[in-house]
Amino acid sequence: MKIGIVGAGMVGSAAGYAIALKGTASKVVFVDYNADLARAQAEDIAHAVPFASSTAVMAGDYSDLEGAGVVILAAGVGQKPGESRLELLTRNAEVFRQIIGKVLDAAPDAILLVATNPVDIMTQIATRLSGLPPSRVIGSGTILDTARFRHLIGEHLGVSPRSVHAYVLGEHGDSEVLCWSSARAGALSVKDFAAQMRVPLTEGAKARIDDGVRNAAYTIINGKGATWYGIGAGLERLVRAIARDEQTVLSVSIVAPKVEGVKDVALSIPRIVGAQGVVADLFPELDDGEHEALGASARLLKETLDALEY
Ligand SMILES: NC(=O)C1=CN([C@@H]2O[C@H](COP(=O)(O)OP(=O)(O)OC[C@H]3O[C@@H](n4cnc5c(N)ncnc54)[C@H](O)[C@@H]3O)[C@@H](O)[C@H]2O)C=CC1
Ligand SMILES: CC(=O)C(=O)O
Repeated sequence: MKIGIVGAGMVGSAAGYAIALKGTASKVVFVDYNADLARAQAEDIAHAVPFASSTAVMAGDYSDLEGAGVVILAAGVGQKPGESRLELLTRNAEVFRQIIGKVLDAAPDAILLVATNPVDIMTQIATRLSGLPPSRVIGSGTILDTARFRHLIGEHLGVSPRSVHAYVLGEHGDSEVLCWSSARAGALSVKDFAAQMRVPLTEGAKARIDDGVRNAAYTIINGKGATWYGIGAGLERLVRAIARDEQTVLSVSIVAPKVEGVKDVALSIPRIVGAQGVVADLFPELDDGEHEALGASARLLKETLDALEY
């Protein structure tokens, strides 16, 4: 499958690098209004390919996206230290107004994968601007927050994060909801697993993990200016689920008809992803506090979108 990546900065290039190393796609095409940057990223990544796969990596114009099965949208500005994702909205909505039409002119059958922040609202904007069905406009949503949650639970329990099944729901942002009530390690609840491993999951431990997940981006941005490896791997995982028609459960963001009473809102819940995009939504069992927090997250996203004139 040919993959387009619009936005050849840190996130776009990390996604392209992960795709090329894993050989997930036959071809990757970078497009950026900084054409020199797109060319440089493509050339640098192409030099990694002989060690790993046979993915062809190039830079081009929008017309070179023709035939792409997936186009990743990673163009736009990122957060400065202390800035929230929602503060990027006006600037990045303008970027999407400039690029979505050009992407669809070249690749009308592509599934759009949105990474640009604030990713849930940008997914909703991309859905409106493209006129595509919501199942084909997928925001990376909380795929990264879920990875951070699994990493920190795994670290606490002394078990591989691949054996941790736990999800972050709602906004990819400050109002996200860590779903503790259904979190499992192997076949056990994380609470029972922790007790058997003699590493009790106290309220203090849970608060530390919550803080580590919710504030990861702020901490990393303070240290190195941006985040890219985690989301790059997450985008590769999504491309793989689509390219191989995996029917894999991933926490991603699409416009849903109703979540916790809020109509037409894009946020993350676990969803099945395959060649057609999102094929099913899976609403996990939540406790009262999680229901309330997911409703608050949905309302915040909807109100923020409604306040934007576009
Ligand atoms: N969804 C997620 O989990 C994550 C999302 N992000 C978001 O991804 C976005 C990109 O972040 P970075 O790659 O770090 O930024 P970056 O500044 O390194 O790259 C952005 C690229 O977009 C290009 N661009 C801007 N406007 C354009 C236009 N109109 N047409 C074509 N290209 C255009 C720029 O030339 C630049 O190369 C940000 O919004 C950031 O917040 C970042 C990390 C995680
Ligand atoms: C920047 C961002 O959205 C993240 O690393 O979560």
